[in-house]
This record gives sequence, C-alpha cells and structure tokens, in this order.
Amino acid sequence: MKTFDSLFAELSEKSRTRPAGSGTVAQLDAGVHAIGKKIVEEAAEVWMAAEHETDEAAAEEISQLLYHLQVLMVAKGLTLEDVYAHL
Ligand SMILES: N=c1c2ncn([C@@H]3O[C@H](COP(=O)(O)OP(=O)(O)OP(=O)(O)O)[C@@H](O)[C@H]3O)c2ncn1[C@@H]1O[C@H](COP(=O)(O)O)[C@@H](O)[C@H]1O
Repeated sequence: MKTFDSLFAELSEKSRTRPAGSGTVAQLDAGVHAIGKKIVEEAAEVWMAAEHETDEAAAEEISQLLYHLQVLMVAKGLTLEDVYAHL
C-alpha cells in the first residue's frame, strides 16, 4: 500500500524525470498559485464529504488533499523533514 512517504518519493522522482503524461508534472508547471487553489478546493471537498458523505468518500477526498499538499511541497522544494520538524 502507498504511504505518505512513498507517495512523496514518487512525486519527487516525477519532478526530476518529468515523464510524459504525468498530472503531477502538469501541476508543477502550473505553479504555486494554481496548486494553492487546488488545495483550497480539495480542502472544501474534504469538509463536505466528512459532513455529508460516506466515510469512504471522506477518505478519498483526504487522500486527494494529501496529494495536492505534497505537490505544493515539491513545487516549493520542501522536504518531508521540513514539515515533520513542526509536528
Ligand atoms: N494520488 C494521486 C492523486 N490524488 C489526486 N490527484 C489529482 O487530483 C484530481 C482530483 O481532483 P478533483 O476531485 O477536483 O477531480 P477533477 O475535477 O477530475 O480534477 P481536475 O480536472 O480539477 O484536475 C485528480 O483528477 C488527479 O488529477 C492525484 N493525482 C495523482 N496521484 C498519484 O500521484 C502519482 C503520480 O501521478 P502522475 O503524476 O499523474 O503520474 C501516482 O501514484 C498517482 O496515483
């Protein structure tokens, strides 16, 4: 099963190798402003799913929010350690 750390490693590798067809590469190219807007959108979807939908739907929305947060981290050059230092 994919974990937070293994997904981050995968996204970092995509950023380095820039494979054709990668949605992550497209988002990185769109920039921090666009990624930030996506994070706000996904956060709202997490809230709505948690309040009005099934646990499975909420879990799926949370996974998407985590993904977009990681894309922002990669875009900013932040490491897992940079974030974990504040947990
Ligand atoms: N975990 C994810 C993931 N979660 C969410 N998303 C993206 O976030 C979108 C979900 O946003 P929405 O709910 O708004 O759906 P949507 O309206 O269809 O999306 P948009 O049209 O707004 O982009 C999806 O369409 C994906 O583009 C993800 N994209 C990729 N991954 C994983 O990231 C890795 C690298 O992916 P690629 O870069 O695409 O190879 C792979 O392991 C993927 O499984």
